[in-house]
Amino acid sequence: MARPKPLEQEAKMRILFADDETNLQELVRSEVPRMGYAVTVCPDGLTAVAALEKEAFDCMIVDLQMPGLNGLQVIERAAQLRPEMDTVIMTGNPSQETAIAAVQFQVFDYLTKPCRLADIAGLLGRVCERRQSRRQVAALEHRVRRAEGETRLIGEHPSMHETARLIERVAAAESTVLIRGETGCGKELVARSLHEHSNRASQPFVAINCGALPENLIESELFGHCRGSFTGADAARTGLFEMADGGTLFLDEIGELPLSMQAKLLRVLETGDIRRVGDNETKHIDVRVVCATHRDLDQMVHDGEFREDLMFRINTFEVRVPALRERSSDIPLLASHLLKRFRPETEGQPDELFAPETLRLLAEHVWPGNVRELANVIEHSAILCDKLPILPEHLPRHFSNRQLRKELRSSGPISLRDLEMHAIEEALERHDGNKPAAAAELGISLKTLYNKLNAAVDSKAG
Ligand SMILES: Nc1ncnc2c1ncn2[C@@H]1O[C@H](COP(=O)(O)OP(=O)(O)OP(=O)(O)O)[C@@H](O)[C@H]1O
Repeated sequence: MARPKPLEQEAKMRILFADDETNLQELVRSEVPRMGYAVTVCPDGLTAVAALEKEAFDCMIVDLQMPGLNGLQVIERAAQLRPEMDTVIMTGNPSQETAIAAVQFQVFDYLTKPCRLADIAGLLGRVCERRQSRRQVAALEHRVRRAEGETRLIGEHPSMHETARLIERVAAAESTVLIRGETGCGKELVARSLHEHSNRASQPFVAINCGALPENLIESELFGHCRGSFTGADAARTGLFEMADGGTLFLDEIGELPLSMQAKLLRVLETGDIRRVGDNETKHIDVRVVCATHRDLDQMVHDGEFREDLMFRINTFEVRVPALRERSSDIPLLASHLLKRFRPETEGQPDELFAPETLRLLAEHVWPGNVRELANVIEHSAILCDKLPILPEHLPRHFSNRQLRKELRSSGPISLRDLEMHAIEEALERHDGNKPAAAAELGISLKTLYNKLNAAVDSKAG
C-alpha cells in the first residue's frame, strides 16, 4: 500500500470525505487515519459544505451522487471556499459530463466505484506528493526572490527613467534584445523586468551565464542531450531552450560564447528549431532570447571574435544600463533599497538609515563593481550595525581608510607613510576591497598589508 511521504506525514494531511454510503464511510473512518492522515467523514453534500466553511482541508474526496447537494455542487462551493484544496471525484459511472466538470474545477483525479482501500491509499499518496512538490517549488521561488530581490529597478536619475521607458516599450515586442552595461550594473534585472512586462510573464524566465561553463558543456546545457550521447550522459537531459519554451531565455555574457556555439545559436534564432546533442530530430520551440554583455561586442566583431551575423540577430533592440558612477544621485535610494533587502523589517528614508558621513563616503566611491558592489557593502554594514543609522565605521575597511586618508592629507604635508597608505587604498579600491588581490598587486604579503592597515588605524586612534 502506498505510504505518504515523511514530510507530509509531519504536517498530517487533512482529508474531507463525503459519501452517503455507510459502509464506505465506516471503512474510511477507521482505515484512513492508519495511513497517517486526519479524516472528517460527511454523509451528504450539505454537511460537507458546512465542514468546509468551518475548517481548512488539504484534500476532499467527494461522491457525485449524494442527497441534498450533489458532488459537483459541493465542488463548486469548495472552489470558492478552499481554492488551495485538492479535489478527487468518486463516481459509479464516469460520464462525459463528469469529465467536463472535472476539467472546469481542476479536479485532481477521480476514483471509480466500487473502490478498494488500496486505490484510496494510492491516490492520497499522489496528492501528498503533489502538495509536497508544490511546497518545494514555492520554497524555491521564495529563496530565489530573496536572493535576487524583487524585479524593481530602483533609480530616479534621468538615465534610469530612460532605461525604464525603453523596457516598457520593447517588452511587448517579440524581438531579441541586447543589454549592454558594466559588470554588476543591473543587466539581469533589466532582462527580468523585460520578461515581466512582456506577454510571456506567466511563462518561465531562464538565465544562463555563457562564460560560466566550459565549451564542451555549453551545447548540452543550452540544447539538452540524449542518453548515451557522450561519456557521462547517463540520462537524457532537457536543455535550457526547452525549459524556457513559451518564455524568455537570458544569455548573460554572450560575448563569452565560443565561436562554434555562436553558429549554433544563430541557427536556432533563425529557425526556432533546436536539436539535443546526439539526437537526429529537431524540436520547434518558442523562446524570446535576451542577451547581455559587458564587453565591447563591436570591437569583438571587428577582431573576428564575435560573429557579425549573430550580432545583427541579437541587437534588434539595445538597452544600455548606466554605470552606478554615472548616476551617483541614486546611491542613497539604492542603498536604502538594498538595506531593506537584507533587513526586511527596516523602514525609513535614506537620511534616517545612513549617517550623512556614510552617504558622503558612498557617493565619493567610484563603484567599479556597480550595484552588486554596493549590495555587498550594504550587506557588510547591515551585519556590523546593531542599531541604525549605518555609520562610516560599519562600512568595509577601505571606506574608513579613505576617510582617514582625507583627514591625514588635510592636516599638513604628506609623509612617506601617507603615500604608502594612499597606494594601498587605491589598490583596495581597484580590487573591490579584495585584500589578497590588492596585496598581490602591491607586491607585498597579505600579512604585511594587514599590518600596514592596522598601523594606519592605530596611528589615527593614537
Ligand atoms: N536599478 C537597480 N535597482 C535595484 N537593484 C539593482 C539595480 N541594479 C542592480 N541591482 C541589484 O544589483 C545586483 C546585481 O545586478 P545584476 O545581476 O542584474 O547585474 P548584471 O549587470 O547582470 O551583473 P553581471 O554583469 O555580473 O552579470 C542584483 O542584486 C540586483 O538586484
